[in-house]
Amino acid sequence: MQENNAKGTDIATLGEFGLIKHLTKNIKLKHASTNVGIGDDAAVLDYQNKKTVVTTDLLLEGIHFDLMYTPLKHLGYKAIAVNVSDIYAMNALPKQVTVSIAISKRFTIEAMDEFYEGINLACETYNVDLVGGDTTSSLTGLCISVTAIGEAEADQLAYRNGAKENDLICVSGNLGAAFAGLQLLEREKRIFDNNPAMQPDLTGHDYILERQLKPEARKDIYERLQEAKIVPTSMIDISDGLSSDIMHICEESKVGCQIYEEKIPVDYETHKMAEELNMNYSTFSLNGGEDYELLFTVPLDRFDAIEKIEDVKVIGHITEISKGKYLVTRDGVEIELQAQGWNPIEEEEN
Ligand SMILES: Nc1ncnc2c1ncn2[C@@H]1O[C@H](COP(=O)(O)OP(=O)(O)O)[C@@H](O)[C@H]1O
Ligand SMILES: Cc1ncc(C[n+]2csc(CCOP(=O)(O)OP(=O)(O)O)c2C)c(N)n1
Ligand SMILES: [Mg+2]
Repeated sequence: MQENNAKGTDIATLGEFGLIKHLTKNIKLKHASTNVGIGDDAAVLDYQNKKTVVTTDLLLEGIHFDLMYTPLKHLGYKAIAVNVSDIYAMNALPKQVTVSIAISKRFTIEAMDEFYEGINLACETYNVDLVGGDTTSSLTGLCISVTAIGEAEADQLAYRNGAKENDLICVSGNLGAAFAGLQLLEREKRIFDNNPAMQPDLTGHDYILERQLKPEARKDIYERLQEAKIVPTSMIDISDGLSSDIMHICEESKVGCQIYEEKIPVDYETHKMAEELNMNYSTFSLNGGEDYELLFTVPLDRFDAIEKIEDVKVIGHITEISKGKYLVTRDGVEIELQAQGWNPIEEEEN
């Protein structure tokens, strides 16, 4: 058995069950709907009269994240945030998560502690119980699978298929920042790979780095919508990019859309990064992905209520299906939208 070394303690010193106990020993359950959490063959949940909402997402090293520049604590946080984001996108409230991991020999107990610090912090932030998971080994790379479970009253759920002609298309926050952060990290990685003596220069880019490495799910927007008694006619969270994700809404709802490029919110740092890389910032905001902002539609007569919600912008409207799905550029030219969002399977094939 290997003992402590300069890098940390070999997981073999604890074994699988020891590691699970070590990582989960301090978990305290928060919700009445969690009857049984970690420790038995399955968790037991009780949602009584509410609808149960379930979502899962997989994060793979090399495909979804690069450990060269991703701190494990941030990665743990992000794995939870991107999953609870899907629950908010149903206009539901996340309550439980499960976390499954496959780890290779190069991970130490200390590394896993760091990863779980991020998991636990996100569970506090989003007020969810960690109720189970699975731990196994991997030959190469780290795999993370998170499932999030939430609740909503049946009439509160927002599906992708409810958008109607003349509805307003709304988006929270700003778009393209996570992609801008990724471009910066990849650039600095290439420089470092060519010359390991070079120190990465990340100054002045804090916001886009945070958007890539530690994204937040829009719990606050879910709450503002509840307070304003707005149930979106449709909603999705932007993971693959605005163009791709509005197209999901349009296709499911059998409608068209008109989006105005000048109305798409983009942060100053995203503009700056696009400029530095000689790229069009609209490419970032339309196709970048990993924004985890909420994209939703509301009836036209809710305009006043929407306008009062801070950090939500109207970027266009829903049209009838025969009108197609269009972006109106800053010059007033109409361009048919294309789903050019991030697609790992296509990326692999290219
Ligand atoms: N391998 C799979 N088996 C079954 N259902 C899947 C699989 N992959 C994705 N889905 C389902 O397809 C739908 C769209 O998935 P996805 O594009 O990943 O959505 P999101 O961007 O919200 O994660 C979801 O309902 C998801 O549960
Ligand atoms: C090393 C690395 N490659 C690529 C990306 C970009 N990236 C990772 S996930 C993602 C979008 C969403 O991923 P997906 O698996 O499609 O999630 P889902 O739509 O199912 O929520 C993007 C753009 C990244 N952050 N890091
Ligand atoms: Mg998915």
